[in-house]
Amino acid sequence: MINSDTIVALATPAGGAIGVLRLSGPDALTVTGRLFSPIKAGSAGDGAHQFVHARPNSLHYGHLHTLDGEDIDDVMVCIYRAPHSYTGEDCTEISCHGSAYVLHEAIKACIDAGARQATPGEYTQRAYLNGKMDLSQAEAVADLVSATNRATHKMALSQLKGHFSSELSLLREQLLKITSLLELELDFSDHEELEFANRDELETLAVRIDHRITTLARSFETGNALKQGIPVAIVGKTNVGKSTLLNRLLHEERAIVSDIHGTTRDVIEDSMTIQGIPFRFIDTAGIRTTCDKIEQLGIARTYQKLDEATIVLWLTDATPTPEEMADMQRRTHDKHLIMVRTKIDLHSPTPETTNATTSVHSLSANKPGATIYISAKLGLGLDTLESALLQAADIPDINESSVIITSARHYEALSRAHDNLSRVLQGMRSNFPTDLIAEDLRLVLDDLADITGRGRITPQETLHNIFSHFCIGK
Ligand SMILES: Nc1nc2c(c(=O)[nH]1)N(C=O)[C@@H](CNc1ccc(C(=O)N[C@@H](CCC(=O)O)C(=O)O)cc1)CN2
Ligand SMILES: Nc1nc2c(ncn2[C@@H]2O[C@H](COP(=O)(O)OP(=O)(O)OP(=O)(O)O)[C@@H](O)[C@H]2O)c(=O)[nH]1
Ligand SMILES: [K+]
Ligand SMILES: [Mg+2]
Repeated sequence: MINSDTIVALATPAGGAIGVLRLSGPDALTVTGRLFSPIKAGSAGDGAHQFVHARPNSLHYGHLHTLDGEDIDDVMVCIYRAPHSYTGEDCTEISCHGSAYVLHEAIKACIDAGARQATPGEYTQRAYLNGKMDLSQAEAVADLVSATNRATHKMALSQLKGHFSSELSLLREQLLKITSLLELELDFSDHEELEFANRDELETLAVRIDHRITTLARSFETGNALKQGIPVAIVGKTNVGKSTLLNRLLHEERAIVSDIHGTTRDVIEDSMTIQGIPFRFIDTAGIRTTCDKIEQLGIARTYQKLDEATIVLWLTDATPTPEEMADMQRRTHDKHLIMVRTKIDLHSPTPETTNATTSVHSLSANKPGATIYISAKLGLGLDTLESALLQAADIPDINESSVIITSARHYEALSRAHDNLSRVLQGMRSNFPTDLIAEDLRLVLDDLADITGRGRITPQETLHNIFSHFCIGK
């Protein structure tokens, strides 16, 4: 038994109609038994041992009381028996009425009866330690709990289901095959005439593995962007309508709008999803020459945010000069620049501005890099703008079986695996001694094992880093 403690924590957020406490550990059934009396007397024996022979996954209605017999609440108790539970241990769940006071009393009673308060992530850590899931799946649990949109939800669910884990175990199998063939060669190295492993074949296999590892590592760019929200900077001269557009995109009056030049002086950021894809919109101070010290600082931040963004919305209310155009193209050469002409309601209609009103259909007519015409005030052209944002984000279709990595820890491990595998390939091509190649192959296996936490001992510090970011009760 890895854990001798029995832990308790609230599993639901405070303030709901029902609040659920979860206990896990060797004494979960007896601790719960000490505090519970069934409504139907005789259906189960009262007292500490009443659940010891309860059917797995059975549900029991009754009174929850303190050790002294003082009533706390009417509750439902659910019994899970090791190893058939989330943690793999004996578990109970006590569903109380959602009062913060009741729940607090219930936790106190559980502690008095022999449990201790769980630390953050301790249930999931136990699930990992008891072999219910690997580390990458445990990390997916945290991602799933904090998912706020379709993209992050699908990525977390895919990882929780083990799609990433099975990719890794496939790669591991193939690497082990190479290793064993090489080691076979080693064992018989006295027999110079024997060549067991076809080096060309091994090299082809190693190249294929490396390709897959690199692809996985690259998916971090997408995964990370989706997790953080794709950064979109809204820039342009003062009064072109940046804050008005921000408010439109967020569907709320987030930023102050006025006809005074230099209204926005500091960066305003907020997120919104478009068709399930999270974007982080960044409204900035309008660019102009100014003597105002604070406004100057704000404009410096505008350029900083522009540098950090993936997509730049450049708002203008008149045709930019060739110099302005060249300057903006220089600043955004490594980004998606979307040119947006604002306040079209103030001008008499032209063929372009008329397009904005039939916006949904007009994007295909828009050449890439074409200007998008909007009136943030009237809400014209926003569909076209949103389509352009989705197109610029260029997110592949994500479903529950997509493998897209979202964790810097996984990215680093894959990068190390790629580096070590490059050395393996170099060794194969330069006919290095077999034992040196086999050693580098071992390192690749270790790098992949770091991700799942299986097949190699995971440092306590890594586990702490992962689980301390969970909430208590997960
Ligand atoms: N009430 C409740 N709801 C919950 C959880 C929970 O722990 N309790 N979960 C917690 O995060 C999630 C569901 N995850 C779970 C994962 C495994 C098992 C479990 O009992 N597994 C056993 C039995 C499997 C079976 O019956 O086939 C096992 O793995 O052996 C339960 C919940 C979300 N909803
Ligand atoms: N007619 C019209 N007026 C607009 C439109 N968008 C914004 N405005 C007006 O233009 C003025 C400036 O708008 P803001 O959104 O504050 O402009 P800004 O670019 O954020 O300005 P700074 O923060 O000062 O750089 C306000 O009076 C808005 O009501 C539009 O589409 N049509
Ligand atoms: K303004
Ligand atoms: Mg503004």
